[in-house]
Amino acid sequence: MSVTVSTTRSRKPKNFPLYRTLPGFARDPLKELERISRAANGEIVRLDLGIVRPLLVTRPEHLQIVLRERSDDYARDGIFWRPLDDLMGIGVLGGTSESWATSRRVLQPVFTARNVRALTGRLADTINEAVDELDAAAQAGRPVQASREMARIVNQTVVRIFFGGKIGPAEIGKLDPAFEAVIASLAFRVLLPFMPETLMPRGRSYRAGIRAIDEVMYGLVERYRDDPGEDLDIFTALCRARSAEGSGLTDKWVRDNLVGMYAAGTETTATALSWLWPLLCHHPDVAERLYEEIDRVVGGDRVRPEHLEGLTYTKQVVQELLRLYPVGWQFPRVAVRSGNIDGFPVKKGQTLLISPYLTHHLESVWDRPHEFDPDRFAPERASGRHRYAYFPFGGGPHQCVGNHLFHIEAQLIAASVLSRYRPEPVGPVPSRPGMGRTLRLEHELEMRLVPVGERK
Ligand code: HEM
Repeated sequence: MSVTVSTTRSRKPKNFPLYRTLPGFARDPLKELERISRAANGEIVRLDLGIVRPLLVTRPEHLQIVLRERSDDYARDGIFWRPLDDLMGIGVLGGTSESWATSRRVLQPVFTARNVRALTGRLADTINEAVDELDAAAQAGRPVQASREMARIVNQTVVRIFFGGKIGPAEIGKLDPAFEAVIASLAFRVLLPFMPETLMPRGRSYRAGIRAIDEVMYGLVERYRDDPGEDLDIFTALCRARSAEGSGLTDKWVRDNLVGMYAAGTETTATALSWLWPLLCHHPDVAERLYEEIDRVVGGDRVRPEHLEGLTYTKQVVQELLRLYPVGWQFPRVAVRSGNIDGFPVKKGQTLLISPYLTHHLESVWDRPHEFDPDRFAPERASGRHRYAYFPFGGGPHQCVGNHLFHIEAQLIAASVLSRYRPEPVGPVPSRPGMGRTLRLEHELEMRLVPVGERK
């Protein structure tokens, strides 16, 4: 679809009033947003949600303006982001635009494709070890839970590449439940931004979680800050970072960035990978092609960095999975000044709802958008697509720094598990996402992992 974006003609956004949308939002908020997005068909529309009246922006040409071309006019701020302030502090996911810029300047080079490749050997070893722990259940024919196992494997992996050997089991044991408690309560904070702190659901476990995270993180900073060594882990890179003037950055800065990246990198990756299993159960044809590739490339080996190059269909499956279920499904912006997008007026202070989930499901942008078809990402079909037709990792100055890391992790985890086991569902297989801060499975998937070779 090619669209001319005008800055002169004036257009009025269609309004979706609360009395029309409320019943739908009460039944299934995500479905209601999908309905509105379909009705808007790429035009900018206004949602009247009572206390906020965001503009819904879904067309790739408009997204390019908001996220990249005029990103200074549309800030990552507002009631959807403020609940994260306590947790993220002055790191890359919080603070002011100046503190963000310092963090971004330091972090971007740490996560380049080249640097991430240097971590791939360590990633593969940690993933293989975490996948070994599935063997007892697989041999006994005992079902496992897809999301829970993905979270375990991803957490073990992220801890290793973030902290190398610097963190001990007791600290890890403290960190995991603390993040779980904080993330569970963030959903309430995002949905109830006006609720006083004392009445906030799960407020006590949230505060206890933050205290536990601080104890572990500041403890690590104290032990290693002055002598972090030469290891390739992310914590070492943060300890060695210098400001633009050449001085070291504060302990709080190191803590806030570690926390921000840990929070941004674990739940998203684990949730995305939990979608692999229901998709394979629902699409046996895709599953067979994937198994064929993994058997051919990895076979009976333990997965290694050298296998990545041959795992091209695996990569397409992961890309298409993130098209259907972009787990960071919405990330709003707030207009810093009044202006217009393609003739639609935008007032200073107005919230803009940006959602890869909605854009990825637009019929004007994607052919058969609800079908799972990894061949969309075959190189010959992907060329010519608008940059913002597919944006699970955002775009512009705030584009996700974990993009390469996610892809390598995802391919290695899929290949490590599937070179050894085939999933067989036990009970219902989820097909709709549940709406929260990320796009999770609507319910857990119980599956048996049948050792390769034992399959009928
Ligand atoms: C499936 C996996 C992931 C998804 C879908 C995802 C999605 C996103 C999205 C949509 C944004 C942009 C937010 C915005 O513009 O407002 C973002 C930013 C970010 N992501 Fe990710 N992410 C993933 C994995 C990771 C990983 C593994 C890391 C780090 C280890 C990471 C670190 C970050 C950081 C630090 C930012 C903020 C960048 C900035 O504001 O400059 N993400 N991510």
